[in-house]
Amino acid sequence: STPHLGVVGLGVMGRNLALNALDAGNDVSGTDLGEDAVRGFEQEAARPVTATTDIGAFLDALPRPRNILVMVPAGPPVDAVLGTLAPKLDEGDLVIDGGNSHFPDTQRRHDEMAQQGLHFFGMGVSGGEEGARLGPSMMPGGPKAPYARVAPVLEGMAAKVDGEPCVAHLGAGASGHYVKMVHNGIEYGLMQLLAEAYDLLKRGAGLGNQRMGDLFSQWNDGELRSYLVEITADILHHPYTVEVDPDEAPGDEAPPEGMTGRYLLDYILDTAAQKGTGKWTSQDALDLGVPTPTIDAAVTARYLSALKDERVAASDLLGDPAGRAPGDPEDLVDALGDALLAAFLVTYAQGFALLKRASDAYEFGLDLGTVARVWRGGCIIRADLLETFREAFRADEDLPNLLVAPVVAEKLIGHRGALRRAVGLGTQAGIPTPCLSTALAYLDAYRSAWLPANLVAAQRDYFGAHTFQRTDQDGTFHVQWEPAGL
Ligand SMILES: O=C(O)[C@H](O)[C@@H](O)[C@H](O)[C@H](O)COP(=O)(O)O
Repeated sequence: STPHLGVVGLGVMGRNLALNALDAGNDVSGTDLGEDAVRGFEQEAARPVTATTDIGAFLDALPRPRNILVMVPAGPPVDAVLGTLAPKLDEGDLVIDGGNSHFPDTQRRHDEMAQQGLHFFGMGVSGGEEGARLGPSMMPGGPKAPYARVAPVLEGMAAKVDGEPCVAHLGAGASGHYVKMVHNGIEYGLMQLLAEAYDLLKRGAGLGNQRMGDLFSQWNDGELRSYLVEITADILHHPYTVEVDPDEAPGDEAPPEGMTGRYLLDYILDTAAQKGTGKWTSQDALDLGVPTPTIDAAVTARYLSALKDERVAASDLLGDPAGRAPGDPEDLVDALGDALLAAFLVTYAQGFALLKRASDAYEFGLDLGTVARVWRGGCIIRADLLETFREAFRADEDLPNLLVAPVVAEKLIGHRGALRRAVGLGTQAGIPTPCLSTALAYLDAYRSAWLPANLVAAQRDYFGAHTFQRTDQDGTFHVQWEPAGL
């Protein structure tokens, strides 16, 4: 019989995934509290579907055992839906939460549903509304047995790279949402790196939007080929429009008098919001003791951007630091493409290092090569580099860090000089580059056989008798530090 998927929550993502599943040849039923959402789905469906606000009718329409995808905002709405659904479900039914849920919640729900004999997955879905409609990247985690049941449905819906679907059962428990969380942490890092490159080109080298957009599309033809570099080029080239009407094709509307040659980006307020996944990534990295400084800096950069009024006031008092980079602006332009590649490599490496540690700590049983495969298409951080990472993990699944994979190390050695130049020129120009700088510092620290932590160890022992280890004797030591008699 034709696989049948039930979708709860027919907002943009839920509706698009339901239509995608329908296009992929599955039978689909949908339910939502909102009549409009239900009607909208029904009208857009290419084939007859069960679409109802009546949860009972929805459940009756699904063959047993049921496969149900829940697409509602993360947090209390998910618990509300599960609270309504669970008592009405039968042993062996499967519920998949496809929202951006926080992994501890997913673990709790997984355990609660298991007690009721119900299967539960947390599944990361990436690619935005267009990805959901045409082919997202999906990151399911949870009990393996019921996955086989929905695998054909998800594989039919997923983005394809070289004919391979960008979905796979990633691991146990809340592994799916954990992998999606880290995906978003990396997403934050890459977006901030692109923003810093834009700032260096704009204020550091004095380039205009057209030229900057051309540069990003040029980089997108090379090793940096990726969704975020591609959309950054589009955004820089987007002409000024009074209102962004989603139904109108970009650039349809002639710019008003005197605005010809202007760009929308220059009229967007410089504050970036966030819904939490990046912050969660940094929080758990700190808890697990995994350094992810570039991801952390990206989260912080959004908080700093939100302090718009304070920044304006501080700029009046302290003076705005940014100016032209010293020397020929083309030197900065030439360095930036390579600098971005090095910083991208370092940011992905931090994310994968966190996944490695979390997989051990939470017994997810992740295969990082499979994660790289699933991120090759459909998702926001999709890039040609993911194929390189997949090969790296295939060559050595116990790789401690992507930075030391021969195929990655070779690229880093070839591009790190440009990163150092870009950071140096940015610093001299007074342009803040928190992510480019932390990427460079992380790379330098990670490949430093010696670091000045011996002094930190001594300071801790000096004021707190916290002991230290020695290089010339085994054991831990504490000494009575004498004041230097100042
Ligand atoms: O992979 C994706 O499709 C996106 O990451 C998606 O999940 C969403 O756009 C983020 O939640 C944005 O996160 P912020 O609002 O925190 O930037």
